[in-house]
Amino acid sequence: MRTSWADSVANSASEIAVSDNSSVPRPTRSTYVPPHLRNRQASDAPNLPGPATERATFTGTAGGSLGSRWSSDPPKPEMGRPGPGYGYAGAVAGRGGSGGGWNNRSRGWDRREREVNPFDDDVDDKTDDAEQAFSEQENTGINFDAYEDIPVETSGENVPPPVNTFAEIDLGDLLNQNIRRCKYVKPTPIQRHAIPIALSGRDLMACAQTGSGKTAAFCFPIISGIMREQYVQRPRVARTVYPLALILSPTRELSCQIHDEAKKFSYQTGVKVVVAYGGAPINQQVVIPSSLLRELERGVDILVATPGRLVDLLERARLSLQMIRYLALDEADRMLDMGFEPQIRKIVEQMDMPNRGVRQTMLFSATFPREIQRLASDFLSNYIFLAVGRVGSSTDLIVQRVEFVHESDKRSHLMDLLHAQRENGAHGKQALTLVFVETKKGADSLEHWLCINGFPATTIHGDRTQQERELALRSFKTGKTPILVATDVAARGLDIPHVAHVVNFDLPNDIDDYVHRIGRTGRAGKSGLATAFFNEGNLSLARPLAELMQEASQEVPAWLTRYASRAPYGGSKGRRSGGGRFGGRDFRRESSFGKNLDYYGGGNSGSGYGVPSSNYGGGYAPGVTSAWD
Ligand SMILES: Nc1ncnc2c1ncn2[C@@H]1O[C@H](COP(=O)(O)OP(=O)(O)OP(=O)(O)O)[C@@H](O)[C@H]1O
Repeated sequence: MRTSWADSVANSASEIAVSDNSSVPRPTRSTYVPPHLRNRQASDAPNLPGPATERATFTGTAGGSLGSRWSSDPPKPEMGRPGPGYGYAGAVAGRGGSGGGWNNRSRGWDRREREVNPFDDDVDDKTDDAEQAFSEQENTGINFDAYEDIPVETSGENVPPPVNTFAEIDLGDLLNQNIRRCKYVKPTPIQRHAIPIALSGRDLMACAQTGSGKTAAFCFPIISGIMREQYVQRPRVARTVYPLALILSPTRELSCQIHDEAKKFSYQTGVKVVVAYGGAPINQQVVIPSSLLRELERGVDILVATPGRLVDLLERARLSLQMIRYLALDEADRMLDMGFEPQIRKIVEQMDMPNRGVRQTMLFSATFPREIQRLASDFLSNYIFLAVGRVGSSTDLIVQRVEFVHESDKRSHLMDLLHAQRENGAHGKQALTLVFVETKKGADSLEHWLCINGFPATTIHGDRTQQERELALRSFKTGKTPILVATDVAARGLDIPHVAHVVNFDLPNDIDDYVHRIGRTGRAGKSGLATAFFNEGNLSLARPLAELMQEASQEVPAWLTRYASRAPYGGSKGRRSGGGRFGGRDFRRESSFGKNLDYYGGGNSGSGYGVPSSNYGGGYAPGVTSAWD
């Protein structure tokens, strides 16, 4: 019998206990290494290719004689952050530097701060009650081995081979320890392939199914690269900070989630992660929260941000991108979609970020429409295209159902589903259900209706304040309000454990949005259920939906097949990358693609942004405001 990946987590727990308590030598004062040099010693530096060696154009890399101490001793947990003399300033002084200045604390820990143990949060988050309910609801049959047979395609020059274990990739002791703390026993397929590529310094366009571990796939190489690098001298300009890595995502919640993950992965490594989200709508006065400014002043290596807030910081010269070595776009196709592309182009091409080929750029998503791939290639240099699983397809772990429901019957139909679910749930508890609707008003109205009908619900959408959004998410995660009514703002990236059911109360116009929405369940090897209410208003989605379901080995109702055969191909208008077959999804391989300029509204238009034409299935019906931040 094969042992599943998730099952082996239990075995790893005992390994963690052993490795945490046993032979890890504790540092003494005399042998203490400053945080930014903690992992370096010439004697045991591995001979690994890495961005530092590949991209030599960065200046300020000092101290070659110090080498790289890769198998490091973590500081004693009870020590918290070391005091003066252990931090950055001390190290600079020791190397003949001057100390002082805005950025000097960026790689060291100030005595007054203690690094909060991010692994405690998980425990705090769960009440015993909720925990028990969830573990009882939890899907059995978790099987990461299901991913083993997944088709993988790479294209590009000299693709580094994949690895099978984390041990094969030398990420450094401290990062490895955090990986064990996260209970990641072995890399997911996207991690197996993407991490060696990223560690070799190559640009990457990576596509893998929802919930398959893409966050770690770009975070590990970035953190490891920053740990591995020699001391990087950053400019000293008052009030301006110089991060080394930038991770962009489309929503505040997703940025916060990536930040939380990155904090776990970088715990006690000395790599400092800060999140900046929000940002002023156009024509409104920019108010950057003082808490964010204070946080930045304490130093930042990796900045996780939404584009709006990042532009605020850049325009106010509180931040410079001059030292960026790593740029990662999560949900990259959304980041380069109509709503965001001008902002992203401004950030990447019109500010002070190093050019492509100098910085390392990584783009990740579960969907990568061809015309977006083409836009994205502007930001990449000699990149590798990696597709794990069928590009833009949903995972087989999600059971998909489509029901024909007239607009006027949707509420009562939803009620039936929720009643049935409650009856089947553990102790009559409602399983976590995420209900997607098209508009913010629609979300509020459905939430109200559910509440007055005895189903505790909350909402998340763009008209709610950040505090309300955070509260709603928390209340949903803990099971206090087990129904979350959401617009597309919650469609991408959010990793909420135990979401049992995703209901597409209103179907999106774009099949890729559907893929991301249903991907909020069936994550990390667990199974999930997705129900869609389909009616005459969704005809353009009939064909791509039927195809997608077929690809994912789902039962397609006969009525949907009939609609699909009659309907024009909508819901993605030629955007789909691969269109139902695996292989050849790298747009560079499709020789005819570049000639078909219809997708681009005339190719590279005068705007320079390649703004898609009106036949571009951007995902929003006319007059519907974007739900994105
Ligand atoms: N190697 C691993 N072993 C076990 N669990 C993992 C591993 N890597 C990631 N996970 C877990 O899998 C879940 C999904 O990961 P993640 O959120 O990165 O998925 P994703 O591919 O980015 O999904 P999406 O496309 O929806 O953004 C997370 O809870 C994460 O902690």
